[in-house]
Amino acid sequence: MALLEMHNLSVTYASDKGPLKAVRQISLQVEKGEVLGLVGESGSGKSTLVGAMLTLLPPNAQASGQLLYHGQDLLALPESAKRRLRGNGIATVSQDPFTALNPVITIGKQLVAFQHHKPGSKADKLNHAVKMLERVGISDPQGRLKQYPHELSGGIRQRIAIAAALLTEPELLIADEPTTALDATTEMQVVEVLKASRQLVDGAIIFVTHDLHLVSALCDKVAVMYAGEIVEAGPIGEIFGSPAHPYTRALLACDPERIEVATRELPFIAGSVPMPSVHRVGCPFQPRCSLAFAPCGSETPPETLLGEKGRTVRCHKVNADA
Ligand SMILES: Nc1ncnc2c1ncn2[C@@H]1O[C@H](COP(=O)(O)OP(=O)(O)OP(=O)(O)O)[C@@H](O)[C@H]1O
Ligand code: NI
Repeated sequence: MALLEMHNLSVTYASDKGPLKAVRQISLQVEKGEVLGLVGESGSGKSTLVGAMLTLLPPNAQASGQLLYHGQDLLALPESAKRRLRGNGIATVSQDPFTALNPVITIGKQLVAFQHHKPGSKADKLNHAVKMLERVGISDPQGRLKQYPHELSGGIRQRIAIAAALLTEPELLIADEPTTALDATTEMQVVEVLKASRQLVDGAIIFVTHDLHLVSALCDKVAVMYAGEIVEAGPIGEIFGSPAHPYTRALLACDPERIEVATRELPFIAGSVPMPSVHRVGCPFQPRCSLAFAPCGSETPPETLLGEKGRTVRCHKVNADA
């Protein structure tokens, strides 16, 4: 059994403009020990998918399908059980560490509180906190314990948020754009911390990012999202080495050096992600795809397996050429 399994997972938001289907029929597995990167342009549904995994979708969202964690369907759990899982099994690092840290409580007290479901005295937990701060590269950890979040720089705050998540000993760590709010130098340091965190998580990690360099530095597997769907997924080497879907190819089309050094952002692709209206015909990428042909505008491409390593792609052109 995989640690996390999604079967036909969809999420629809109620809005003034009618229902918006932000995540569409996603099927994906995350095994223990795996580090998965989730990439895609803004609005492709990454945070919505993560919200479902964290059982933190807003009230106007309705999820359907299956989202199995250790075989248990998170969508069917009562609120009390969902709360128990957050911070005890499933942990998160978000773009803004202020969401994880309470502004009026010292770092030390908070890092103890993050260990509330673990046995041990307060002194033990403070000890663990200090060790974890050291592991995420924070100098003078003892001194930090007495400080408040606003007294710290963005990079230090984010490292503390990572330390806090790791102190819960998660089996599933989900980081949604953990370095987006940081300047380039601080970002590099936090990336190193995230790399090292692999050794500290006895389970799986999911990184959500726009940054392809970050994915290749941190992940074993990648899932490329487009307009609420996973258009291509599989092992990093295969997908970055020989992208099959025209959207993945477009993402990787820039010189990798340029992606790394200059922008570290997704290259520009003409056109925009379609609105996630409920009714959709054909392939969502068809209006922007130079390879589109007859079936692309009228039939949804089926998910096809490529090779033996669980790689999947949704593209009529790939199927036609196979
Ligand atoms: N609470 C909400 N109510 C209604 N629509 C929403 C809500 N949150 C997100 N959406 C819509 O759902 C779609 C997917 O948004 P989501 O934030 O999941 O994308 P994303 O890939 O995380 O984007 P980004 O890279 O900008 O964070 C978008 O069209 C967005 O406008
Ligand atoms: Ni997002």
